[in-house]
Amino acid sequence: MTIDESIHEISPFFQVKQTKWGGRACFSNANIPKGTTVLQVSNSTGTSISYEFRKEVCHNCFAYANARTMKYRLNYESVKYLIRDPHCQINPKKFLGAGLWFCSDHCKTSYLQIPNIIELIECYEILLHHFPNMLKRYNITSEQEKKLNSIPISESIIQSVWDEIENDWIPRINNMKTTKKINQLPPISEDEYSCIRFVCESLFKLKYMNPQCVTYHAFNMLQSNELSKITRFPVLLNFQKLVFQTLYIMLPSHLRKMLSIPLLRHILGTEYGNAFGLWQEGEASESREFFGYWVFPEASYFNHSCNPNVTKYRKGNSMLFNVNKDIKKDEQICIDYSGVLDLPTTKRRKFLADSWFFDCACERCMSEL
Ligand SMILES: C[S@@+](CC[C@H](N)C(=O)[O-])C[C@H]1O[C@@H](n2cnc3c(N)ncnc32)[C@H](O)[C@@H]1O
Repeated sequence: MTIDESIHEISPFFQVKQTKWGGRACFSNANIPKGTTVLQVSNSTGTSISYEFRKEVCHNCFAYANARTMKYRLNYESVKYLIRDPHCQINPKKFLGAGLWFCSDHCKTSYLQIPNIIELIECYEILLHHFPNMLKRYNITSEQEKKLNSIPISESIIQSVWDEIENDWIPRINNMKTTKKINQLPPISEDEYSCIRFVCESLFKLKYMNPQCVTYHAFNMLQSNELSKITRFPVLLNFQKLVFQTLYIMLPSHLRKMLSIPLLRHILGTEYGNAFGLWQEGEASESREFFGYWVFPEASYFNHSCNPNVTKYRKGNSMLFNVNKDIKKDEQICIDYSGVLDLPTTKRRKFLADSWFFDCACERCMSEL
């Protein structure tokens, strides 16, 4: 794994260096006292709120009001002044609100102030228009899913699926008229719907991100877990194909230009090993709701430890990383990925291997083993 100079600028408190046992990791630049925030990030490259929470979570600050639908929804009046492109596919008479809900007028206004946000709203809106029809046609039986999940996976199988899309499917679609293309939108479920929104947001954020900035470099260098994840859940290969096909057909040209197979594979492959859970704030970990996930590239170079020296938590749309015991210079800075630190060694390690695809080599595991 490479380490680019630019990712040294992630935090003044640590540097990213190569380890012998766990790829790259963060090492302290000096002694750091307990209580220090070594990193605070709020520029996620993509957020996915699961379908069941789509109306119950604020899309700006991620507040949640005990399953009540958020009060503020986008209406055409609030977005029309942002529309400058004459080809914009937002229909004033049929505007559905782009699936965006907010806890307050303030959050709605802040969201609309994101530069060029209308481009993302347009994508969400197009998807929302087509989704009911795509969902209606989605009828994968558990038998079919079992079959998809039993395909033996290797790198060359994954590659052959994408080669077929590139060499066969894309040229076929490119030759079709728009109306015929729309008929090729595949059947999808709520899970693909949320993932498509996640990819739209990632493409949008990357489009307007300065290629010299730390987030951009950190994103490009993220470790992909595509092979391990698809090997464990082969059905994901078909899932990714549906996500790509939907995006390729429905994206307006300004974001379609960004979409490529390698970029989609990087966005999804890196999400599998680097995304943070998006949890309800202010509740004990046993009772809080899990809304979805989000990716913060700068915060993705912390390795896991079963005795972590940094605690992560969410504050609105930020993630904070706070030192929970004094750290010495050159010590590795680690967080807990698992939430199962109380489990006995073998069970804890099995959980990490099954859900995060690595054999934990942290100090605690090594000494307990
Ligand atoms: C979020 S990334 C952390 C940064 C990563 N080491 C890198 O080089 O990009 C998670 C990956 O780091 C590695 N990793 C993290 N903690 C580990 C640990 N305790 N033992 C072994 N590998 C670990 C695994 O490959 C895991 O999939």
